[in-house]
Amino acid sequence: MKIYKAENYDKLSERAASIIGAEVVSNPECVLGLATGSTPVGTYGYLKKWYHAGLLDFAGVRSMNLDDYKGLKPDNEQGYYYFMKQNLFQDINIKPENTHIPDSMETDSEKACSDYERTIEESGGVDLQLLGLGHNGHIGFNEPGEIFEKNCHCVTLAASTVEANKRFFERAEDVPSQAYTMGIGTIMRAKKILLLVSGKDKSGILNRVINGPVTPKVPASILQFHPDVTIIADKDALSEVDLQERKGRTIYE
Ligand SMILES: N[C@@H]1[C@@H](O)[C@H](O)[C@@H](COP(=O)(O)O)O[C@@H]1O
Repeated sequence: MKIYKAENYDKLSERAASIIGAEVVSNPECVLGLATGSTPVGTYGYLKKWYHAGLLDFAGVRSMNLDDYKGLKPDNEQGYYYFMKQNLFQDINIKPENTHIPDSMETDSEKACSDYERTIEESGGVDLQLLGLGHNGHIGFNEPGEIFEKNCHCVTLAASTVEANKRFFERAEDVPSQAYTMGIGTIMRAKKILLLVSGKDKSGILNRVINGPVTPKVPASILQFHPDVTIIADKDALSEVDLQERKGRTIYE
């Protein structure tokens, strides 16, 4: 596990974009696993900037998003396809047919999830998976539970997740209660993983992710077992994290 300490959110974003940019340059047909939420917005800002500066080319890149709400139309402004279009896709030259996200309009959950899992497999698998962290330790929409879900599945969102995400909706009742998400197994099959964490409010949970026991009660703790995981966190997010030397851990200032 590599842990980068970033001075602030902007430095975190720049560092994350440089890792994604390096992937795109070294493998122009790479499969990027992308994430929504507020944390990666700055990273997408740098990718757009470097694309416009002629440093990055996304013509051959394919993308797989982590998750989406069930039942929101693709043009719904709270849907994750809309989010990706607004924050990244419309400003770079990725081909729309190369961008993938679970089918939020598919009412048959099993079909939506098995179709998406197949799409990922047929792409050859995710080369670099970008992740944010939920306050309860969730990644994608894998909420704390009794088991690590292997594949894409339909989840009922935890009350705390609905609460955290209601800021994007007009009314709390508008937050969908269910979502489709890559499973923990789907995420762990990515060749490389990049987890971004910003803000003091995530510090306690980040400490459990990095130092706590690996448990489905803190879904992101499974990342301790991934052979190629990089965490970029700002000073605030690291304020409660024990960063003592450990086997297999490298810390970059
Ligand atoms: N499904 C998304 C996650 O993929 C994201 O990581 C999390 C944290 O979001 P934020 O970065 O806004 O704190 O929120 C949502 O629940």
